[in-house]
Amino acid sequence: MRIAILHGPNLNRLGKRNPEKYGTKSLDGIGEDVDAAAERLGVSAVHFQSNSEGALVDWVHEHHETLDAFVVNPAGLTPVAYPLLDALRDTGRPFAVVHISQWHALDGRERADIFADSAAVYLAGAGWHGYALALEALVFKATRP
Ligand SMILES: O=C1C[C@@](O)(C(=O)O)C[C@@H](O)[C@@H]1O
Repeated sequence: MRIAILHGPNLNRLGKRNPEKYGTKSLDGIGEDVDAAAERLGVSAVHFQSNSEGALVDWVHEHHETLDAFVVNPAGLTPVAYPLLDALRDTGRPFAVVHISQWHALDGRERADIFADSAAVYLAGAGWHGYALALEALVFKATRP
């Protein structure tokens, strides 16, 4: 299996940005954690981050045929990114949503997540290791139905 790990806006600043909430690991460090999990599971991971929704959509269009599943943290785009949601749905591949922090503990409108209904896996509040956990859950669901 080949799985994409997609990160939305501001996640390039992980490690420096609000470390009490998001941890001290950089995006590259998280990528290493995910790659180690992928190797252990016998799959491969490819990584992409952008601060622009259009770039994320373009990336999905360009790469989806070579991929089996997605792990996505839409970050601040979570309540509004219908084009990205459409692009992911159009691939016909399962996707996992990850939020590093406790998204589910946010209040009302702030918590709105348009990706939740379509997500095969939903993981919030596990910290940066949530990406590796989500990847493992996707592999588990694909290989042990
Ligand atoms: O950028 C982010 C990161 C986040 O998606 C998370 O991973 O916990 C939570 C969002 O509220 C925030 O806008």
